[in-house]
Amino acid sequence: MSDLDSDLAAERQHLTESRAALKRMRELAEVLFATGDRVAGDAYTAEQLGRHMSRRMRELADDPNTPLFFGRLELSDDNRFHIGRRHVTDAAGEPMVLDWRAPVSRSFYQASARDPQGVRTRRRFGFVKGRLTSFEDEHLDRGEELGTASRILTAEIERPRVGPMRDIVATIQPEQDELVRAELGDTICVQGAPGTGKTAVGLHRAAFLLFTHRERLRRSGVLIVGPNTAFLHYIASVLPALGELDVHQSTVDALVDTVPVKAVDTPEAARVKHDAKMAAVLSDALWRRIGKPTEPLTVPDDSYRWRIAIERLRRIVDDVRRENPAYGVGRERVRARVVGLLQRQSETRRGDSPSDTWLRRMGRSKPVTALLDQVWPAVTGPELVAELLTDPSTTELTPAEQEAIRWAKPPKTWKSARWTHADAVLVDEANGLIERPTSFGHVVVDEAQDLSPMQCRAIARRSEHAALTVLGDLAQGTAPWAARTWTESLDHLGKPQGRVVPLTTGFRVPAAVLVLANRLLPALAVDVPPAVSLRADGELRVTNDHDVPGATIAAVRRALAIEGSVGVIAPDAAVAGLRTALAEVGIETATADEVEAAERVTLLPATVAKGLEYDHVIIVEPADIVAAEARGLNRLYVVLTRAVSRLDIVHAKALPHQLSDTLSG
Ligand SMILES: Nc1ncnc2c1ncn2[C@@H]1O[C@H](COP(=O)(O)OP(=O)(O)OP(=O)(O)O)[C@@H](O)[C@H]1O
Repeated sequence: MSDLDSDLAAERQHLTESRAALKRMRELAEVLFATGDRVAGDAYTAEQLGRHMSRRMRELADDPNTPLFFGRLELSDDNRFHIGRRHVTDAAGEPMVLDWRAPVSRSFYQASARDPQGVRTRRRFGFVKGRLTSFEDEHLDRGEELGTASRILTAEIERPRVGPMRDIVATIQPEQDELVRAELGDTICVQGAPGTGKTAVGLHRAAFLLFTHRERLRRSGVLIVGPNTAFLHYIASVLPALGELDVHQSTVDALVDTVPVKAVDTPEAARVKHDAKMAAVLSDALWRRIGKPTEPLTVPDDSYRWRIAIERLRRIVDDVRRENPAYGVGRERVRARVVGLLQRQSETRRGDSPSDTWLRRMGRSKPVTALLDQVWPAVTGPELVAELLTDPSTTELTPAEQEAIRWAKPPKTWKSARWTHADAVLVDEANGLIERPTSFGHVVVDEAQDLSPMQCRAIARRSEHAALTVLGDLAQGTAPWAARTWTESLDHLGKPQGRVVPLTTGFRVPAAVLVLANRLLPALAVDVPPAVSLRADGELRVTNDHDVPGATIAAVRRALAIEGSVGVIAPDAAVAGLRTALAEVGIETATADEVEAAERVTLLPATVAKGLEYDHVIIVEPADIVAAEARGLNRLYVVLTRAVSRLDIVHAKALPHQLSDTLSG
């Protein structure tokens, strides 16, 4: 047996033993789970314990297709650690596999020949379907380092994609690791060109923070915000695969699900409603409701009549206003202070303290409620926004802006209003002024360049006491309000001090395709560094054919002859027709939402392609994708950068000149 073979055999043995150890850990958890309610003192403790143990068992689940460890650090002859997705310990509690997030594991990602960090040899393992098949050593102490030339990294990057997104723990790169392991209090904004691993970094940072600050984050929660449900489905299994099951994932629309959305705004109305100045408009409309007391308060109470003078009432309202509470809290604070004064009078006259029932009765008494309704009237978010849209006259909006958002036919009550997505954001803002929402412990925001100032504020409200991981690419901004600079977005997100970090090494898109996409950058009017692809492989084919459906079918057939996922990305208006045309020739297609579909071909509209990737992408009629919206060229840039290995462009109309110049050049 050669040294290599015996090394491989020893590593396989360690894998087998580690799997057995994990099984033992799971069995122990099962026993504890089964006995949990017998040992717990009361029902509540039993339930808590039960929940904890069932989570623990899920965390300890072993997926035979996922390697338990992927690397090894050798510090000295008797100091070696295997690095994997979670801690595994033997019966004596000795570590067999260290979690990749443990402090010791850091040097697996960060050590280099120049700065070995005490590491003699770094070993990476190659796996095929969970079976350990190879390894690759870097003798850092001898100045050896593979970096991105690692065969195992290349194989991982070039592997055909199927199904949902996978974790990248085995191959996180040093500049990505810096971001993943940033402190809990650090807000970072990753400006990453397409395929540089922004989404991967954000998800792994969430996993890292959950590991490092388990209790704190479990209480407050971690939120991931993504652009649409197709994207959320695509990323949904990354965190569970890393043992993190308690993360809340949402689109922005779902986050501000305040009123039923039944209508669509005109582009101008949407623009006005998403503008940051709507925050001031709503705040003014709300606080304008505060009135001045106009008469003393008189509260009859059996044979007594309590009285509070106007001046005293005014002072209460002014004091509370100055304290700047949420509006709803303010109303209750005024009530409490008024009742406090009544209580003092009662104590003086009756000589003893009134009961809680008495205090409650005073607080709800007709005169006190009438006073509150006059000086601090109750209102709900939908009511406030409905009033504004019925009569938007305010100096903060131009007459044209007022007209754009004014309801043509005001509804009888806000309940019957035909709300739009932008209205829901306004209602969320109003709700937030009335009652502040609770803050998550950490929030990851993906595709953040597309958030409007008002959407950013909705996220800011939910991360008041947390740091953010903001991920995006200004060049991929397609919303009418998409950010042109990160400074502005970070301001609206409430984190002006956030650090902007660029990522430029492309792990997805082959060089030939990236060079083509980068040709669009100068036309996109944003200042971002272009990506440089790690991938020299890849194919690009352009087909000019007047029969676009026919040429698309031919391209799909060619794509199906090779392994991997196929994504046909078409102008939104062409999707239905193409689906029928493909079905007629026997090619069934999945929608972007169906990440685990049986069909190998996914047909999707250009507007939902953001964040997704397919081995082979077929883009249908780029000219129509560009013409469909104001930022059509940005959309085309997004669409062009979805391909992992091969890109087909099928067109009848002339290609945008930035592309045709390159292709003919
Ligand atoms: N260090 C890495 N090792 C292996 N694969 C990686 C690494 N970093 C990123 N990738 C892979 O590259 C692809 C792109 O990553 P990801 O989707 O996170 O990029 P992105 O910057 O969010 O892209 P986009 O902005 O285009 O949506 C994914 O398949 C991801 O798994």
